Amino acid sequence: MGIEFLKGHGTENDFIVLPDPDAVLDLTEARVRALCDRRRGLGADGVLRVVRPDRGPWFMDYRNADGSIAEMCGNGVRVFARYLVEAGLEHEGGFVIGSRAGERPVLAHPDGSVTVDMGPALVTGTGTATLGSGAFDGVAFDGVAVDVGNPHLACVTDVPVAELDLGSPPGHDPALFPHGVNVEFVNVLGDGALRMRVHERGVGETRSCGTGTVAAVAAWLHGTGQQAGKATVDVLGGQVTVVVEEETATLTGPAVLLARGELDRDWWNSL
Ligand SMILES: N[C@@H](CCC[C@H](N)C(=O)O)C(=O)O
Repeated sequence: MGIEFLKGHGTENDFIVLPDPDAVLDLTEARVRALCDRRRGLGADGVLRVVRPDRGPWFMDYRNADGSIAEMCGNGVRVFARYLVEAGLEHEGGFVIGSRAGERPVLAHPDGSVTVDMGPALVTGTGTATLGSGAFDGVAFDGVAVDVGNPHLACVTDVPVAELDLGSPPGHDPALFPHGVNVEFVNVLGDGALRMRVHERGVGETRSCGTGTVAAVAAWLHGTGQQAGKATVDVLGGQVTVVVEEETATLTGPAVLLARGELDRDWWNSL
């Protein structure tokens, strides 16, 4: 018998879901990299392993496409929630999902969208992101460091984000981000409407990053002297809504499961 998997996405940030309640799979970096490879594997930005620790809530064991482990994934947790509901492991409505960044209460809506209580978006400082290619090669963009459980540098800029080349990782201050960073470039479209592109740690440019959208809204509010507010964020893969409050932030957006299948065990064992 093969290894069950599902494929899903949240605003086109795509994931392989691996149901593994008892954590018996040996999910090595090499296996994650192969699974996420868009030619020799299934292809995805990351892997969501579904684990059930003793008596605790379902735990999202998140891995980036390069095999690295990250604390949190805002699009992934919505897809994870949708999987739990569709598999009959949780009911539509409110429940809690564990992550390395802590427990995240979610609300799974009847239309398939999910709202996640992301915890506080903490502004921890400022920094710059320097592009390494394209028309803005060598240009440093001012950014706000935001901790959303994982590290972000959100750069609000007047340069249209569509003009940026995010094909290579933006340079950043390693002293500020010793474990790497996700970098967002953000345009303000109007009051309460942002557009964002992102270069994700451990992945590259993705079509959306949920934690990144929370960081983008927190950075925009910070720049306008506000501590709380709401915004829609347009990303390459769609739109999400973010509410930032002093104590916490919420993220609402779609969560789609589109395929289910079995991984060949001989292939898995060969990795
Ligand atoms: N795409 C995710 C973030 C995934 C983790 C990130 N690449 C990191 O290393 O911190 C999201 O939707 O938040």
